[in-house]
Amino acid sequence: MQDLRGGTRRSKRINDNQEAASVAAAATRCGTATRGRGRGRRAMNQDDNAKLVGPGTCGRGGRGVNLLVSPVVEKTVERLVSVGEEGKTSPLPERVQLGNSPVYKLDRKLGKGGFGQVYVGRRISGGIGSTGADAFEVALKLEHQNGKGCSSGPPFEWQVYSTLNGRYGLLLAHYKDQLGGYYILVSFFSKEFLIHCFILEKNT
Ligand SMILES: Nc1ncnc2c1ncn2[C@@H]1O[C@H](COP(=O)(O)OP(=O)(O)OP(=O)(O)O)[C@@H](O)[C@H]1O
Repeated sequence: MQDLRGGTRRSKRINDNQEAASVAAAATRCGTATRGRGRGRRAMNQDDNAKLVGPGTCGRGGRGVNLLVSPVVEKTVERLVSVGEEGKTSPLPERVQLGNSPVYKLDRKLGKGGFGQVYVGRRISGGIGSTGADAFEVALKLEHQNGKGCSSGPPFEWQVYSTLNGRYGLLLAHYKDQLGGYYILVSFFSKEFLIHCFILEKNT
């Protein structure tokens, strides 16, 4: 029992829970292999990826199992390019440039509303200033073209911005356009807005 847990822990170290389950199951089936730490038994070579571990792994008397040791896949980059949350299959664009706007890279997610998702857009090229559309961080609101708010064209919110943009109380919209299956609105990234939303959420 002691070593059964040890085996699972070893497998967790290579970051594969499924594999951990199969290793644990295999070890349980093998019986004797679970006792002792390798005395008289061949150790599993974890570096040898995609190798069939044949008879002998389970120790003396064990019949052995054909256990596929699959390669360890490292998750290195943050997975921003995800599938649209409403079950649509358009991946979110990694970079956004609308018209002659600067190029923004999708960064962390700020939130999700009734119709779309909002991300921080980090300016990676274009733009000479550091305010307005040239700010280093903007808010990018993405609504899928097949989403519920876009059945008859661009989101209604866009009309509001067209009419009232710049009025007191409205976040300043810089650009809006379609890209990669999404309606995208580039607007002022407001940290105060985030705090406001947080307080509202706490009090409701
Ligand atoms: N400009 C912004 N700056 C900072 N955070 C924002 C900004 N816009 C949206 N957010 C964050 O993203 C969340 C979702 O915004 P969103 O506009 O999609 O929600 P909403 O107000 O419910 O709109 P809708 O129902 O029209 O989709 C907000 O609750 C807020 O936390």
